Amino acid sequence: MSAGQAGGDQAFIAFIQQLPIACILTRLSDSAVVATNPSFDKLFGWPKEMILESRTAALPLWLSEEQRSAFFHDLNLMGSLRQSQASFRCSDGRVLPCLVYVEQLTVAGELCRLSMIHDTSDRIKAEEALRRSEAKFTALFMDSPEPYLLFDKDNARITEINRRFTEVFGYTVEDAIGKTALELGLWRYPERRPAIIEKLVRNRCLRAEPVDFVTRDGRILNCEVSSNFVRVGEDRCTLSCFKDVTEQVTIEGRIKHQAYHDSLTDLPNRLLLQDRLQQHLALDERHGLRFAVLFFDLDHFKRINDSLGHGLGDAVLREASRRLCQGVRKTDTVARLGGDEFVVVLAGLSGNREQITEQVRNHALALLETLSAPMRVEGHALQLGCSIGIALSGEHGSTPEDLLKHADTALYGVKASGRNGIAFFEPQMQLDVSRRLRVENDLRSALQQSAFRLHYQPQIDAHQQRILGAEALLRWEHPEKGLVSPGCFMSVLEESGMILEVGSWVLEEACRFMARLIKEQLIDVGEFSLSINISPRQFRQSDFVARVGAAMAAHQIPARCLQLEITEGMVIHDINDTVAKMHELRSMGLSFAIDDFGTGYSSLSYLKRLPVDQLKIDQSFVRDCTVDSHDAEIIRAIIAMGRSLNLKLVAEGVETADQLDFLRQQGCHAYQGFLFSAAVDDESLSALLRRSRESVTPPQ
Ligand SMILES: Nc1nc2c(ncn2[C@@H]2O[C@H](COP(=O)(O)O[C@H]3[C@@H](O)[C@H](n4cnc5c(=O)[nH]c(N)nc54)O[C@@H]3COP(=O)(O)O)[C@@H](O)[C@H]2O)c(=O)[nH]1
Repeated sequence: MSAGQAGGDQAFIAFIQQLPIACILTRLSDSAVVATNPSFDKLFGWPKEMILESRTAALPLWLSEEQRSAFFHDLNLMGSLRQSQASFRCSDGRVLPCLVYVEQLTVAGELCRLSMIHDTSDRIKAEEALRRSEAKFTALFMDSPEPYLLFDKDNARITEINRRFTEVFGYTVEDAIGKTALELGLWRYPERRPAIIEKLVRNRCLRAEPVDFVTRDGRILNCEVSSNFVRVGEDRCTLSCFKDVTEQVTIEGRIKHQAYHDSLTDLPNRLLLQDRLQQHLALDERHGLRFAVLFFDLDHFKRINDSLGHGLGDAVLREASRRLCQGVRKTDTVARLGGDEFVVVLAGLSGNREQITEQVRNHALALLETLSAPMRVEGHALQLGCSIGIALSGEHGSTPEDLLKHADTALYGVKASGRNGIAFFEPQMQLDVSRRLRVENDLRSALQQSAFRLHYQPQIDAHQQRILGAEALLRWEHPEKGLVSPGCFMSVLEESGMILEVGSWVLEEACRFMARLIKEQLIDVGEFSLSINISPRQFRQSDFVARVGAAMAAHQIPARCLQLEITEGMVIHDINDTVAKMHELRSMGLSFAIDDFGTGYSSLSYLKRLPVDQLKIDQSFVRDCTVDSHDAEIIRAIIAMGRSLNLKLVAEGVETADQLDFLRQQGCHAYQGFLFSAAVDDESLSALLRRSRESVTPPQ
């Protein structure tokens, strides 16, 4: 509607009545209101009679006289108004922000003004809400305790960074705005970017996605990235939060490392080894490759621990681990399973069965040599022996468990055949292990059920025809097999550690029997001694001396009635400790015999260091001494050696009169063997002693 004749007065008034916009018509001549329309009445709520014919200056719409003057000043100046902002009061007191259009026109021949008023309070409210929301977003974004970036959704360029981002990553607004994260050098692994963006687009968000970034000064940050698509004003953006979880990741990494590595050597432990074996099994099948599992056990490592202390033992294990790592390729694995057990996985083997076996054998022998090379640890010169059991993938097992078990079984095979060597798994070995396990279990039951017995083999003085002592020999009273000799189970007792308990029982039982012989006056104290076999492990017990003392005291037997039999091998391994213990026991009154003499390291130089009283000539030389000149020579040499050191001599395993004659001719008059008597139970020995009080005559 423009200024001019509003044709047909009533028609015009009727026309404005229908308009949805609030209208008020005033006469210019006296400023009186001519008409309002329903939209006006509804918007402001004033009664029509208060408005119609009122002067515009008196209308209740105005907020103040100043407002009204300013409004009319503008209107009079311009004659009309377009989108002029003004606020008007409603009948209920509310003040509405409005946009006002004022046109001048002639109605019924009179110059009038038509004011059309548009309530803008909703729009202003919406704008206000938007402003508040933007302010809130800005505050949240800027002041967030986590680093935030805002990217342009279309070109991935950074449009905003928050304060925390600058603090954590070191980049300023000037550095970052307008660049992509890639251009800024944020990505540690830029190759991961396409996959992560693809995930964001696919899921329309990222939730705590682990990504590594690089800060401005080159530090690596482990972050969790969460991203969303957002609208900021008209712009479509990607809002990303980079939560720095480096500390958490470091701690988690440390915990994970500890869970999968051995704390002493930092080598992979059993868990990680199994994982690697599983990976090899899966990958090698695909690539037609094979691998070998080498199970290592350091021979007699326990002796190092027991004699030189655990600190030195640990240092030896670290040195062994270093040598093993040096002897393999990067793709191989060296793991420690605990104690002195290591496993090496030789990976990526190719070729036919023979070639692979040869390759592995050579590598295993090289590692054996490396480990056996002399080492100096904390001032001690040491040399390790080691045994290696080997299992090949595809041939000796198809699971990590089977391969480890079979390599372990092969290791057992090496140990059983004398240690310090290598062996590939063979199915027969499994049977040997099962048999050994059965024996071990049976021995445990025997121990619980007191099924061990002591038998005694007399030792004879052929010169004076009398029993000068006896050797206590262990027997196992088996429920089905009857009396079983120690040759069938001694190694199991020794390796399982049960020998400590059994050895203590032997000591106790021998002392008890000795006390009985003294009480029954079957022997003369000082004329008879009872020999007890002491195993290497038993002798190495730190409280061994005290145990012997306690057993003698408990049965009140004089120490000179007891002789301890030890072997050469036992002495040689830690001669200082052995000699010290022997001196202690000897000072208590006990005597020592070297058992199986001649089968070990027999040398004058080490023999003269030992506080021994007797050498026992091993039965393997006695057996053929009358027919084999070598055995005869060895016996002569042992007797000469014993004489020169002023030691007593006893020959073992004398079965024939010819053997006894030969020994007598060489000057050895003391013997034990089937010629006189096998080992017998306590009652039988008592009977023999009773009879020998008269005379001792070997059967002819
Ligand atoms: N630590 C401990 N070791 C022990 C104990 N008891 C025995 N042993 C050791 O076991 C080995 C085998 O002993 P055993 O089967 O009893 O054999 C002994 C004799 O029975 C046997 N012997 C004796 N005379 C003869 C003979 O004329 N011929 C022949 N073929 N064998 C004979 O010799 C064994 C005695 O040997 P040794 O001990 O070397 O004197 C044995 O090595 C024992 O040491 C124990 O309690 N603890």
